[in-house]
Amino acid sequence: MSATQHVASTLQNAVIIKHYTLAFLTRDQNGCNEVLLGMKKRGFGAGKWNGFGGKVEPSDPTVADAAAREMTEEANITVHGSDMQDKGTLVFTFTGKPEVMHVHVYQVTKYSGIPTETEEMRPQWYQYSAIPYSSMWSDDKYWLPSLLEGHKIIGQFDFDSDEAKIHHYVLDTIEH
Ligand SMILES: Nc1nc2c([nH]c(=O)n2[C@H]2C[C@H](O)[C@@H](COP(=O)(O)OP(=O)(O)OP(=O)(O)O)O2)c(=O)[nH]1
Repeated sequence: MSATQHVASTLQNAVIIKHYTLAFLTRDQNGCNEVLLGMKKRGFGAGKWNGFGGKVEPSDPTVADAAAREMTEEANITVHGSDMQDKGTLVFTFTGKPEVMHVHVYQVTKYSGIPTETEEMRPQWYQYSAIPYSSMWSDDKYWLPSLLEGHKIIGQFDFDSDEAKIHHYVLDTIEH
């Protein structure tokens, strides 16, 4: 079974699915590629660098609009859902938790405003060669490099109940 089939089967058999967004803003800075990460200041994933995102709300017209809303709320910049490029799907499970997290992953390059700190996130630009993987979710090092190389990713990471150790994962990288 491919990773993509494994993910589809997990989502089909899940009793509770919660939908989230995760978006990476990237720019070319004098010929050097950079990605905006945010230090999560509170809640789930606090103390880790991450892209921007959160729960999809019933009031969001589309999932891409939810991703844009979260980026605006967390980094004080304006981005539009129509500029969100679909970069794939990540599924997370945690031992002992019935719900499956379905994370819709995006990349965006168009924005206006200057990223500034909010109650939830402290944003900072990172060169691709200096991404702080040791201070990020432990799955990110498996798929973020492929995403930043321009590929789409479909993966599932099964964490222990401590939300730290991955006991199983599958990942497909779709060459672009
Ligand atoms: N890079 C990465 N991101 C992850 C992982 N797991 C995980 O939930 N995320 C992302 C998905 C979401 O963008 C974010 C979790 O959403 P959240 O709890 O902050 O949602 P929210 O802002 O709506 O929550 P709230 O605090 O406002 O209630 O973390 C992971 O393993 N790696």
